[in-house]
Amino acid sequence: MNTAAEIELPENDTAVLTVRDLVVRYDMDEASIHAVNGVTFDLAPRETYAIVGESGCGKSTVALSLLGLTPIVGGEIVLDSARLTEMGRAEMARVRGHKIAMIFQEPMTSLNPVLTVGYQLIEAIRLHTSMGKRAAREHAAKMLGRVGMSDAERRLRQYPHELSGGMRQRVMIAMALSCNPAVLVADEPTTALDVTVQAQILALIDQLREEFGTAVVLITHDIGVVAETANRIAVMYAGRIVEEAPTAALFADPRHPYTRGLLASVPRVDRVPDGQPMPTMEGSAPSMRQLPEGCPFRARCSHSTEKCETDPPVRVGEGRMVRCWLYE
Ligand SMILES: Nc1ncnc2c1ncn2[C@@H]1O[C@H](COP(=O)(O)OP(=O)(O)OP(=O)(O)O)[C@@H](O)[C@H]1O
Repeated sequence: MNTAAEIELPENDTAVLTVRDLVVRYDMDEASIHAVNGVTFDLAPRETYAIVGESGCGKSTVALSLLGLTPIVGGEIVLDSARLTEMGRAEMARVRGHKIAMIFQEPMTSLNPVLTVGYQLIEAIRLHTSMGKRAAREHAAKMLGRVGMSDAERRLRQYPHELSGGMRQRVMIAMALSCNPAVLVADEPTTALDVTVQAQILALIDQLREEFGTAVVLITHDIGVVAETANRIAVMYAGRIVEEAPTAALFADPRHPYTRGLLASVPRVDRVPDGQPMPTMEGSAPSMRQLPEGCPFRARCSHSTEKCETDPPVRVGEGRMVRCWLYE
């Protein structure tokens, strides 16, 4: 298992992926949804960077933006020196699956139920490589072995519904890594799975990250899930990163009031006395259709003052970032 200390925090020129001031809006008939409002981060080679936050804060939109699948209206995404945000559709389609790949929460929605696992895996490999059918089949079987699936030849002939949820997610991971991408984006990869299988899939992603030298962007609503595998954590609220820190530092010394609230609501056997209800955060996130001026967390924040009606300053130092008036 890696720890935050093992990986150097990225300098701009060493980052495998750089995201700067990303802005994404979904224009609906009656309103515009401000899903991502200026997200900036760097991803170091072989790093696991987690993005956490509650439902609707824009995590999946960031993930999909990295694959060129959202209406980006501002900012820049650079992958391995290539400016993704300036690419046309055809060029982006070549990058997707080849240099950057994604796995989703529910593999059944990404796998075609009427095609065998082998057919889908072989097609994905052939789409991005010059391999012939036989070589692609051999590579597919090898990939299934690498994601811990025994009897690969039989697995290739099976249909997705014949596999368990955990096995389907392994197939998706095999497919995502089959072209050895520089970055793997995992959007809630374990949310639909049983707890024991969740741990296995997270361990597998971590092991393959090491073996393949892939950097991982791990999206989750559950900060407890990333405690052991992420090198750094970004906490998102209302379309922005409000705090970013190495994992151990974030857990030991959470600075943004929202991060503190999130951590207080993670179950811990050493903290909650028997019979006491878990602390929960009061209130709910603002509508992404109409974000308030200033800090979007201020209505729920016990530290809020008049200052919070204007945009909070960003404080950077010691390898971490916080966006809050408390650290002016
Ligand atoms: N295709 C879309 N069209 C319109 N609005 C969208 C679309 N996708 C997401 N949204 C809206 O954008 C905002 C951010 O959604 P997003 O799915 O990125 O958040 P999330 O943090 O990943 O939440 P969840 O975990 O529930 O998916 C939400 O208000 C959501 O309703």
